[in-house]
Amino acid sequence: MSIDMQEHIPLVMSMVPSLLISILVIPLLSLLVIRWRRTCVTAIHPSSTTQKRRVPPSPPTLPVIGNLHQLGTYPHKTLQTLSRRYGPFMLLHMGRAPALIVSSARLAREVMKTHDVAFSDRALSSTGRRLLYDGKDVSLAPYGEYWRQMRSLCVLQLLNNKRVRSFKSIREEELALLVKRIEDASPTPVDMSDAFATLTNGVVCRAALGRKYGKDEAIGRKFKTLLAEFVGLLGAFNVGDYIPSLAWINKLNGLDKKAERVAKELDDFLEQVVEEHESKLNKPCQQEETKYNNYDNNCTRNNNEGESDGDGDGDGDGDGDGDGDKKDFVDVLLEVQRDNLAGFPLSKLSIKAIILDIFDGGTDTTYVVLEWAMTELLRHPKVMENLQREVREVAKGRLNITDEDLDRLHYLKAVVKETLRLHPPLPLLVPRVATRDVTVDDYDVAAGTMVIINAWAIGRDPDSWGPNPDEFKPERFLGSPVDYKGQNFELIPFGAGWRGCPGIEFAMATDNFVLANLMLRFNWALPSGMRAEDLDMTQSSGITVHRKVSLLAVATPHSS
Ligand code: HEM
Repeated sequence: MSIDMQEHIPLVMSMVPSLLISILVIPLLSLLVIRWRRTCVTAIHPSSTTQKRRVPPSPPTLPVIGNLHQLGTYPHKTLQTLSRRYGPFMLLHMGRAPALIVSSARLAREVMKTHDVAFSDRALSSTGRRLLYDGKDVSLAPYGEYWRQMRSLCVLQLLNNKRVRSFKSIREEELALLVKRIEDASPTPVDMSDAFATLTNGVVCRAALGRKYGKDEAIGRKFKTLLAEFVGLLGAFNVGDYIPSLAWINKLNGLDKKAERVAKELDDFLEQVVEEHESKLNKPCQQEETKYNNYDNNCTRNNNEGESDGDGDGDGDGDGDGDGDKKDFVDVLLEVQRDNLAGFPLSKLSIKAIILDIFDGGTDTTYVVLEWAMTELLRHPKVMENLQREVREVAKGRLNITDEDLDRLHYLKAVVKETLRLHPPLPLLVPRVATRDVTVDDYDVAAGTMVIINAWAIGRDPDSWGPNPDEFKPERFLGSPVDYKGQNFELIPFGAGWRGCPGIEFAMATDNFVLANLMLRFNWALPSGMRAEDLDMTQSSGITVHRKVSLLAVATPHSS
């Protein structure tokens, strides 16, 4: 498929508002004669129309819109249903764009391991292009040298284990705020969805920018709103990406204009952040007067030189590994730029794009794991009891679980894996695009085809998980080598291969730590009168699937 076809493939197709689809489909249906496509014999590559190729099975399509009308509010669920009929390797048409839907662990392995390089491109929507500096970030950068350089920068400099450990004191401080909020509310119910979102935003903001922005400062409120708009826009259905002749609708419905405004305002904000970090880097002794005080006086600083860091090693860094490295991501990136450590010239634009990736990739996804884990624990009191027993045994009367304790919490790890299996935060991962023609399992896949891996369906496939795949049962992971790091294709919430998520350690360091400590400190129940079976499990629609209704829970402090 040609490059310009790729331009018309959106970032994700998981956000197709059913209303918009209905509006499109009804007039189209009345105007156009339904044309059924024959499956298995149609050429999908524009350059090979004369040649019959073996293409994966497809449901019938409608003219112009292809299969778009079939996606519904929860595409991961409708695609699962369709794949039961058409198989785990199924070709759909999103308007003009062919999209391969993969719904089994075996075929996910074929795509993400056997043919990893051939499926390493991304689908960059026109909105994503506008918001992420024309794909100059990591997650949407086209496969090639630039992406390789940016990804290794991200992996080696920002998201390595040592750097993740260096944010230990941030995690501890944000947890302390969460615990206080829960204690203050007790015994009235706490909105745990909001509490988890606040915590993960705080951790990411401080790790990336060196501070967080309070509710009472205008710039903080604006940044929060902009981020929400940014994430919403990345997942928004952009009709022009699928049906180029209808691209004018994006002007009419204001999508283009909104993307333009959000991109500009986010850029202004990041420009200011980078400038302030630059002045700190250039004039270290004046940092107090420059970086933080410009914004406000209540900012939470990562650096706490001169104060006890509480980790007992006396180095003032609070990270427990004694290296004194308290740099945030912007600091690190500016140093890499100044000292030319990346091996390629790192532009300011690339720095801003990486920072946006960290927010986009690292906030909603991380909080969603906590939200669904807590939901499942409240629905399964026996599992919660087992987890509390394990955590309290390891704590041996202490009031906190430390990072070092986490290695011994096997049941906790099983609970988190089971949560990721049933509730992968990105059920359809981040779509890939075939870089060249490739044959998979005897089917021909044309270059430019979008590839969507249904991690949600794979996590519930009885062929991998036995007769009751929908049951929340962490015990299935005890003594099992199956992990989520991209080697076991039945469990791929973080994807796998070259484009697999580089933020696993960062995310899991927060999720495991917070969940363990909440289980240690409190006993939990649903608000009075609510039974486990009454808990609303409706999912939100969107790229990242969280609860539609906030999770309310009642906490009682546990006395050890
Ligand atoms: C529970 C939390 C998270 C989940 C479930 C998650 C999931 C994913 C998935 C499914 C992908 C696409 C993988 C593929 O194509 O094979 C991805 C890519 C990515 N994630 Fe995450 N992620 C999480 C946390 C994070 C965090 C904390 C960060 C950064 C701080 C991050 C940064 C990225 C980046 C930069 C990419 C793009 C990689 C590339 O295209 O080369 N993620 N993530």
